[in-house]
Amino acid sequence: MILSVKDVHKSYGKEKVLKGISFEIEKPQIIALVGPNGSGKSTLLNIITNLLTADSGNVTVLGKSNRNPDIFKDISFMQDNSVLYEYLTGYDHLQFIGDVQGISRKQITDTADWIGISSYLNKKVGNYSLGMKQHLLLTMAVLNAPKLLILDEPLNGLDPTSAIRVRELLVELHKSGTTILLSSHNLAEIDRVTSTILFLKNGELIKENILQHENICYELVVNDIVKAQSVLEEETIPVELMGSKLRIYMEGSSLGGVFRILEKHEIKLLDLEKIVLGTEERYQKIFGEKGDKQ
Ligand SMILES: Nc1ncnc2c1ncn2[C@@H]1O[C@H](COP(=O)(O)OP(=O)(O)OP(=O)(O)O)[C@@H](O)[C@H]1O
Repeated sequence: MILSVKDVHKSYGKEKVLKGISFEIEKPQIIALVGPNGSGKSTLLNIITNLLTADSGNVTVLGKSNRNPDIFKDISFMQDNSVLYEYLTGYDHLQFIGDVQGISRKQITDTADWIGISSYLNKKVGNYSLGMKQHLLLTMAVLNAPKLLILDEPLNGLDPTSAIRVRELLVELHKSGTTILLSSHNLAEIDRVTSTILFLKNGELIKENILQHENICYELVVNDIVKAQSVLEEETIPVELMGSKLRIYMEGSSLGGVFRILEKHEIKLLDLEKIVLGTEERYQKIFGEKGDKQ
């Protein structure tokens, strides 16, 4: 087991931010934590990395409690750029981590080369752009070749070129066996990196298996759309009018069952298209158009 989060609760005063969060990561993968502003994503990531204490619940990383300092050999948390010192160079930051964790000079330069920051490594961080800072933070986070890498909004504020590069690096890290847990608002980017998404809503996680069902739907063109909508709804099949098409969310019902209902009511099927919902559409379906805090 790479990560186990069990029944984590956290309140700030009367505000209950996390109401019993549980999930497990069993094998190396990329998992995204998605939710509206203020839904508790940072709170949850800070609790997992023991920067914040939960009111109750348990977190274990590779079988050890997250309170055991030994876990930091195996996990890394990519912090935001407030942890950087403007008057130090990128190399100074990496060397500091190298000294603390016993990482060789060669490993530092190899990692910097791989991330692509070598050309500005000896410049002071005060002269870095936001994208350069994000790349340095990522290099700092992967220096110890972590088994679990946690990132809070790693694509935040990046221009498209930098965002693409960071995304590619995450995919490469995953291919080399690193498990990645990241939070993000950039849903289009998330879609390109992973389809495993934990949606945080009202302090609770929307379970993945429900989402996987909702991920696929069908759009039908029929000769009598009003009648088709009404007969399918009578059979409690979730449908939605999409212009001249009828969208059917499968949620446990089979396509064969839908065809039989239409046939029974003498409704002709003229066209059928399978739709895989992107993260953005799934997000809107769960949180509503605005995705405001609920
Ligand atoms: N130290 C704190 N004291 C009081 N309330 C806090 C504190 N930190 C967070 N909160 C509140 O907890 C809620 C969750 O905040 P959190 O930063 O975890 O959400 P988030 O999903 O990461 O938001 P965003 O996407 O905007 O970064 C918010 O309502 C926030 O105001």
